[in-house]
Amino acid sequence: MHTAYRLQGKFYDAADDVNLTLKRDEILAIVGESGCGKSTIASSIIGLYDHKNTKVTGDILYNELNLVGLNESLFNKIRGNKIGMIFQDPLASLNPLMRVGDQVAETLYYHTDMDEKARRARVIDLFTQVGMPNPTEMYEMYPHELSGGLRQRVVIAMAIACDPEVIIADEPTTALDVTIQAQILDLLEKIQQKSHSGIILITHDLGVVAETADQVAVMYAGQIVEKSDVKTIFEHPLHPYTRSLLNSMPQSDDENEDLHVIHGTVPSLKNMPRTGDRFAARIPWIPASAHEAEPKVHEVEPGHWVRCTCWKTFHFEDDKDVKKQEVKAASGE
Ligand SMILES: Nc1ncnc2c1ncn2[C@@H]1O[C@H](COP(=O)(O)OP(=O)(O)OP(=O)(O)O)[C@@H](O)[C@H]1O
Repeated sequence: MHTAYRLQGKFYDAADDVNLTLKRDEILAIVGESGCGKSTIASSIIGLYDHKNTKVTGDILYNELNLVGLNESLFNKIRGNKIGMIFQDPLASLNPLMRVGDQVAETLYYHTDMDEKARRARVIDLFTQVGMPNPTEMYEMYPHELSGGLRQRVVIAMAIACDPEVIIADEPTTALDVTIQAQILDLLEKIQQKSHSGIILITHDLGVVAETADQVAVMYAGQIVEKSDVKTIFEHPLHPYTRSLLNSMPQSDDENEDLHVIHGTVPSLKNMPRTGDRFAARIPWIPASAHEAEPKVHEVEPGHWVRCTCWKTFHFEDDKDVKKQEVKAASGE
């Protein structure tokens, strides 16, 4: 899949050659810094983008059905029904003027033939499932009367109302405080186990990935640079970007712990390099010869994919052992 946005009359790929598979009973995390293209993947799958200024090409297969170019009336049958979506900001997903119970019931109205009484009972059942206290009372509330965590539970209830096969959760806990974050992630896992759906979890937080994911795709500057099962990503990361992200993660509660800082920032869409290894500029101590001119995705062991072969010689700038070896090699010792 490729997704390009139009900027001043020209299209630029924000998701470039993305190839992912989501299976039933699986949580696939897409992780990367802000601006890497994670939300672009979500909006492309769900078909929610400005069609005039966004071009999605390639294939997005939901079972056998290609969602790319699918007509809107067919898409409306799938969106919210077979594919549920949870966004970062629950307030933006909810209508401030409508009772939250009615908003969830509306999804059922569009996608099922339940009558009003059955819809109401189903909403109360959903509110119970997502852990809302006093679900009958909650039905009557307006979004502003609920806490951020409760609003996100309403959004989750809406996303799972029709028992979707796929749930896309884009930074579902970023707007919430830490204790509520853990509860919401726990809830997502429970839902996945109960419904056997597949979940795409978009996050910039490796802690969230470690807690919840089965499979992980690491995204940098519009491309997937590494993908594997979660254990392999944490125990045997290969791509320099994955290793840098992991190294910048606190390992302990020690406030004095030295954290690795990744040089530079994710390039803007217009300034994104379109050839070579896109991460090369942020690891300038690695010689250009380590990078492929046109980085390909390589399967280094079954199920473990890495873009570019630069991982073979990658080391951190302050890796003293490697530095010593380089000095020795240069002096001919
Ligand atoms: N509608 C748009 N038009 C033009 N450029 C866009 C549009 N949406 C996103 N972009 C650009 O595409 C790139 C990828 O953005 P995207 O939001 O997908 O990244 P992200 O990894 O999800 O980041 P974040 O976590 O900040 O949302 C960024 O450079 C962003 O500025």
